[in-house]
Amino acid sequence: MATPPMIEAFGLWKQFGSFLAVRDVTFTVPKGQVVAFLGPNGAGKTTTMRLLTGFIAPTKGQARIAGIDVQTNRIEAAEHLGYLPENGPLYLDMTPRDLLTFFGSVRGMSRAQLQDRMEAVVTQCALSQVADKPTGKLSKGYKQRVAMALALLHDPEVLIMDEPTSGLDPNQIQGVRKLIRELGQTKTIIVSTHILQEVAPIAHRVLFIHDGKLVFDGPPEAMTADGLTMEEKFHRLTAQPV
Ligand SMILES: Nc1ncnc2c1ncn2[C@@H]1O[C@H](COP(=O)(O)OP(=O)(O)OP(=O)(O)O)[C@@H](O)[C@H]1O
Repeated sequence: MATPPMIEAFGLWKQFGSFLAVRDVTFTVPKGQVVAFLGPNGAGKTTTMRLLTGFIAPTKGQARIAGIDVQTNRIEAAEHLGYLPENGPLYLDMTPRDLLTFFGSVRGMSRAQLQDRMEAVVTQCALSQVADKPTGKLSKGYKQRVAMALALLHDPEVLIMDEPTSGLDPNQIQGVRKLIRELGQTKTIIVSTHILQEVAPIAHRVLFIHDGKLVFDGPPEAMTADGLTMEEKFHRLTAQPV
């Protein structure tokens, strides 16, 4: 039997006033694939991700996570989904452990379940040394790991991560990349990034968005297949308005 797609976008459009931020975006991601979302600033990556999570409604089109419509059945779809927003909101006075407890209770997890998952994500995201410190006192890299732990708490099969390495130093970037690679062994992932060098080591596939449209869909190697560097291909894909 064919692997069912875990993420599906069908003819997604999003208009803000008279501005079209996402234009007819269609793709599916099979189980276990790690996809990098590339594109210049303002291309529509975040908007597309927010449409996929059900946080905003499309002007037209449909998105599904694990086969579930994110608009008509948002809560059920959210059970399969972990979302890491860019600069995700964190309650900075709370410790990572408090935050995980709070989010776990909001999700209706039992004490035993929560304890179990708490230990798992604290280990997975290498938070044990800081789990009882106020989140506001942590470095940006650790804050990002806390946000990641929150997204992973309910052990979702699908992860959508918006620029998880932005603003981190090279060591922190390496740590987050390693974590994404590990997660990619068991989960279906979309991760947006501006860092071209990070695409090949983490992703099986690139979806490139420009002016709200999908302008490239293929493996990272195909970005450089015509003898261009990643940077040259990026430039070429964005040289013309769509
Ligand atoms: N709520 C909104 N109201 C009006 N315009 C918006 C809104 N959200 C996004 N936009 C616009 O839609 C376009 C796409 O934005 P989006 O954040 O999706 O791009 P992006 O590819 O994620 O960019 P970046 O890489 O800078 O994060 C931008 O021009 C942005 O200003």
